[in-house]
Amino acid sequence: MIELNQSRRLGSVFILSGTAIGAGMLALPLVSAQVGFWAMMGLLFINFLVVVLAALITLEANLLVEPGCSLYTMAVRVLGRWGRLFAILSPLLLFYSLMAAYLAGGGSLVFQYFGHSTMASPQVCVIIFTVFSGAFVYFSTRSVDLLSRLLFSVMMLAFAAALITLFPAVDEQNLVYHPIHWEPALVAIPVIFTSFGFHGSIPSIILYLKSDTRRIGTVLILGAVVPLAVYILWLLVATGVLSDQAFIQLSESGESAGGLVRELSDVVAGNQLKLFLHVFSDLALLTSFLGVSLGLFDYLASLLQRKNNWFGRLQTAFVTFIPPVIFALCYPEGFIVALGYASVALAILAILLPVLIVGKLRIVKKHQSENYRAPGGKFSLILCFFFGCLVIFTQIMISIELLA
Ligand SMILES: N[C@@H](Cc1ccccc1)C(=O)O
Repeated sequence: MIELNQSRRLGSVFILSGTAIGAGMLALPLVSAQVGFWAMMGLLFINFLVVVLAALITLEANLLVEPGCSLYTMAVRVLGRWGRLFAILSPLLLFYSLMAAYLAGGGSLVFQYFGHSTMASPQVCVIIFTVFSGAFVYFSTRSVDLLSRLLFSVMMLAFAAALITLFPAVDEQNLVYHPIHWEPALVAIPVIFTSFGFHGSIPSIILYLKSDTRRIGTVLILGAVVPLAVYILWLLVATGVLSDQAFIQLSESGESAGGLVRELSDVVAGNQLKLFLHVFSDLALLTSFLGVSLGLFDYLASLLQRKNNWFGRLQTAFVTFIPPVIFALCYPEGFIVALGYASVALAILAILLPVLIVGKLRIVKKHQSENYRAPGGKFSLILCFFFGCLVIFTQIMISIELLA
């Protein structure tokens, strides 16, 4: 029993950090270049703290309402009609905008590989990426599960190899930067916040570890510590190796993920690094894409009550993939833009709803959890709520072009 629990806990940490480490990570160096390395470290840490607190608050809410129940159930039971509305809309917005980001980023990577030799346009590359990776989702959940375990392990190996190769080329000069401007720092918050996102899977993890409730908190914390460590190392080499000039060119070219990989591989001679970076960044995108499109696929299948036969799955696949493909085709440079929108939905789903649920249960209904109580009392609820509002406010300011 103890061993089974241990293996499940480890597996759960893998699932959470695997979901978190994804496309957002490729966007981090691009925002870090504008904010400066040390300010970025501070922002990473604040985001990490809020993400962990929000996860623990979600845990408290979930255990109070019914262990393992969905966000939808929690919201409907505790918050009523308004809760229902937000619990339906926020996952849809989150999933669609993440998919759009992955397709734009994935298309840009495919373009790097085949664009020049086959003369395929970036648009065609987006479609190639969708058809190949979407096929797994269409076939079965099991195929996605097995494939993502394999891909995540290979990704971590490639990441370690790329780090070791790039480390000697880090120039400290690139890390000591500039006065901190508050505007880019504010703009960076939604992207960093999204890069830590894994909250959709919390109910499934609670269900999986049900016999071991006391340890779920630790698992959630570790699920965020792993991405934090990976992001710090990644930013250290990516911002340390590339000069400001390189980053300026990169943001002007609008190539996002693929461009970053090319610039980094140009710094250190030798094809090995190129290979490691490609494997790593392609897999980061692919693993997140698989996880998120699976989530959206299942969510839409139940929302629209499509059957689980080939025709039903085909219909679900269409509603899953067509809208984000259209976005990615219309805005090939929309990688970071789409991640920003995902942050609004994530702030609602991962912070605001759980905080409101726990707040109502604790204060209004004077409900006491025997099993678990998130740390920090009222203070952590208020801090998280404030941060969630800040993410949404910032994103709205960016959308109406009051912040750039
Ligand atoms: N953290 C993921 C995005 C994500 C957010 C929320 C839930 C699931 C995934 C990424 O960086 O790509």
